Parts: sequence; C-alpha cells; structure tokens
Amino acid sequence: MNEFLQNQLTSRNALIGAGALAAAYTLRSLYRSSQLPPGPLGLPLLGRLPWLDTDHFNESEEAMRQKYGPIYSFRAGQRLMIVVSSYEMLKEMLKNDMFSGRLWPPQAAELSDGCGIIFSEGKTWSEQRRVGLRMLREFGFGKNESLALINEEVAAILASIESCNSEVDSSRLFSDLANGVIAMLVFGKRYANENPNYESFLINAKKLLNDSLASSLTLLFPTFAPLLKRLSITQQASTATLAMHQFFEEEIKKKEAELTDPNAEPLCICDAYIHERRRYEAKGDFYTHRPFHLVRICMEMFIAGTDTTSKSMEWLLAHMCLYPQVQAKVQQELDEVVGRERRPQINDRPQLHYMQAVIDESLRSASLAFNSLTHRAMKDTTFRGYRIPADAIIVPFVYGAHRDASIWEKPDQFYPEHFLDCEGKYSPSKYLIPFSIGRRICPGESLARLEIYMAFAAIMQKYSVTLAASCKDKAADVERGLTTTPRQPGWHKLHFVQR
Ligand code: HEM
Repeated sequence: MNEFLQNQLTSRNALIGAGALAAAYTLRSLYRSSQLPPGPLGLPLLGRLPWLDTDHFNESEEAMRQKYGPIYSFRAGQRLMIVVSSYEMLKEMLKNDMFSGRLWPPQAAELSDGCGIIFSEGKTWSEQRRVGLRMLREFGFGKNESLALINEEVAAILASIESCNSEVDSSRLFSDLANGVIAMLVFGKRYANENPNYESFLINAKKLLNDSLASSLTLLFPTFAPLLKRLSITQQASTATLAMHQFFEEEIKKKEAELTDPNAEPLCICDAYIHERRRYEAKGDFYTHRPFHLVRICMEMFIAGTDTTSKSMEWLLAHMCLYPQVQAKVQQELDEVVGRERRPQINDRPQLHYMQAVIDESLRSASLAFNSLTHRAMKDTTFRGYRIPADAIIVPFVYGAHRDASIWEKPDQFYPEHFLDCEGKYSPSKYLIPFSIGRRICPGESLARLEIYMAFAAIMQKYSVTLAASCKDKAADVERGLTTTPRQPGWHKLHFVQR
C-alpha cells in the first residue's frame, strides 16, 4: 500500500472515531437529559436566558409551570435550574439535607467566607442558625420590649402620614419602620437618617439588591467568572459588600469596648453574640464563633429583615387601594373589635379574623420572595424518579405554589376567603409559604408578621387609603408588580384620608 493510501485510511479512521465519539457523547447527553425533570430546550451556552423576561421573571417561570408541571428544569447559562412549585414536593425536598445547600456568585461567596447563616452550609450553618434563631427569639418576638419598640415605630408612621397632606411615597413610609426595628434588635439603638455612615450603608444595601441580577452572571457562567468578575457591575456589588462589612465591623467594635462585664445583661443581639463568643473563647474555641460570623449575621438581619418586611406592607396597602370593598370590611371589623379610642394591640389579633385573612392573602398574592432563596443540590441524587445532578440550582417557585389551582379556590384573584372557614373565622393554610418551608425556613417570620400586623392595623383604624390621583390609571401595573429581588408592587403613590 502506498503512503498516500495509508494516510487516507488513517484520516478516515480518525474521522470515524471522532464521529463515533461525538455520537456517543450526544446519545449520553440526550439520555442523561431525558432523566431530568421535563423542560424546554435552550441555546448552547445561553440556555433559556433569551426567553426569560427579566422584568417579570415570575411570569416566565409561571408560563413554564403551566406547560411542564410542578417540577421542571431548564438551563440558564451554564447552570441547570430545577424549578419546583408543588407544596408537597417542596415540603419533601426542603426538609432533606441533600437540597439544603446554597450556591452564590463566586465573588459573593468569597466575601462571605462561609460565615453567617444565609451563605453557609453544613455544620457551620446549623450552629449559626441555632444561635441566630435563639437570639431572635430572645429579643425579637412578642417580648414587651419589642412590642413597645414596634409601637413607637408605628406611631412615627402615623405621624408622617398626618404631616403629609398630599401624595405619600409608600416605599419610604415603611422602610424606616423595618430598619428602625432591626437596628434596635441588633444594636439596641436607632440610627438617625442623617448619620452619614448609616446613610451610606442603606445606599450600599440598595445597590446590592438592585444589582443582584447582573452580578449573578458569574454564577450562571462559572467558566467565564474570572473575566466577568472584572466587569464594573460585579465589582460595584463587591465594593458595596465590603463597605457594609466595614460599617458592621465598626459598630461591633464599639459594642465590644462597652461590654467589659461578662455578667452584664445583653441588651441586643450583638451583645448576646459577643457574650456567646467569649464563652467559647474561654474554653479555647476561637473558631466556632469567630468574629466575622457576627459581622455577617448583623448584615444578614438588616438585608433579609428590612426590605422584605417593608415591601410586604407596601403590597398590603396596594391591595387595599385595589380592593376598596376588602378595605371597608377590615375597617368595620376593627371598629367592632377595637373601636377607635385606642391603638390595636397584639392581643387583639386573634379576634381580628378578617384582617388576618387579608394579611395572608396579600402574602400569597404578592409572593414577594417569588423564588424564595434558591438552594443547591449537594450531591448527585434522584427526586421522584428524576435525576438531580450535584450543584443543580433548586428554585422553590413559591409564586407558582401560590397559584396552584388544585389548592387555591381562586388562585388569580385577591380572595381573603382562602383563609376563612365557613363561619368566617381565620383559618391559616399550610399551603401558604411566603417564608419558604423546611430546614432553611425564614427565622424572621414571627417578627415580620408582628410588624406587618401592628402597622397595618394601626393605619386601617385611622385612615382610608387610595392610589394617589396621579396613579389612578396605573392600577393594573401596580398589581402586576415589578420583579426585582424581592418582587415589588408596581410603582405608585398613596393618598390617605382620616376616618
Ligand atoms: C415579610 C418578610 C420576610 C419574608 C417574606 C422572608 C422570606 C424569606 C425566605 C423566602 C427565605 C429563604 C428560606 C430558604 O432558603 O428556604 C428567608 C431566609 C432568611 N430570612 Fe427571611 N423573610 C422575611 C423577613 C425576615 C426577617 C424580619 C428576618 C430577620 C430579622 C429574616 C431573616 C432571614 C434569614 C437569616 C434567612 C436565612 C435562613 C437560612 O439560610 O437558614 N427574614 N426569608
């Protein structure tokens, strides 16, 4: 055989070999994809990203839920998303350690250094969560001190409504309340708005939330993360995080200097944590509660516990504007149970059946944390016969669960009767999961519910609220909401009339 023929044969064999390999690879990928939960195909590298409406991400996901059912999968960039929206599946999945991991953009994960509650996993997470929850209980829920504190913040809201004759920006109305409560719980003091350090902290926190979609590019495209990390949008988020760390480090330093007596009564979460850390250090353990945990926990309480609570109150008032007949019933019940002479208190809550149903229906209808916080599959595993690869992003699609027609009588309407029994008594539903469910369920639920109830009851007792004249024609936009993190009601202003 001459040399030319031999070369031809070798190239042909190489081509056949490469073709066979490619075919085997494609078949294997198709086979492996067929084991995943059903879902739409996407483009190479981009996956379904071009089809997702980033302004109303919840609606894109809801359309897929309608088509593919309660568990589906799709690729976003290089990541596999497993979207789950059935209550029963979420309950089963989220109580399982296998799905309790977290996956964050690499730059955010590096900055967190595995500390705190929200970003951590495994033993560190369970220890920090245990301590955080205990402290929230000690300082946060239902104690006379915290009730007095919330009452003060509510009084400030009422005063600010009273002083404003014209239109009120609802987003400003409630953020002071939620920030004030968290500041008192965490540091035992309220920050004046003019405090420049606190002001810049608030600006950085807003930046971080607003830029979160853009900065998650590094999460969706891990291969390109080193390049993407250099983008200014990613760097802005990191700079904001570092500045926030600095704010908390300085506040904690002041507390440490003040807290010299180990028997001194802790006055806030920060005091209590410093005591706890010193107890561990006295036993020679400098690691379990190393100082950066406290920095992160303080920051997490502010980030996770303020915007969420104030946006829930905004949604409630938006719903009252959109459904005046519901508002009238809330007020009638308040008049009957509490009257107008004294401010509604926590012990009135069990008698305010309709009001509790309205609050729950607003939480359902808004589904503020519409994707909860996403989780990570810790290992290759299976769930209900589907393959779930390690590092798949588990999306608890709360918005979809709250629109499941097999659970909710009128999923697309604002219908407080979802939470009332046939005698008109409040009947909480286990299917309502705005604070998620399972091992990582929000530890701030009781506190958030307390704040929401106290503020809502006080406002409804004294005022009727409508959309301001300038936004009357925007009702549909208000109700459709905006999807940032968290989902906000559409932009609007309010008009209050004293009752
Ligand atoms: C209406 C207000 C709130 C809503 C809708 C809300 C919702 C949520 C959701 C959906 C999660 C994710 C749970 C998961 O990963 O499965 C979460 C986690 C968390 N929330 Fe809240 N939250 C609210 C208020 C608060 C408050 C007031 C605090 C603290 C003072 C707080 C602290 C946290 C923390 C620390 C986590 C992380 C839990 C973990 O990773 O183990 N939240 N929240």
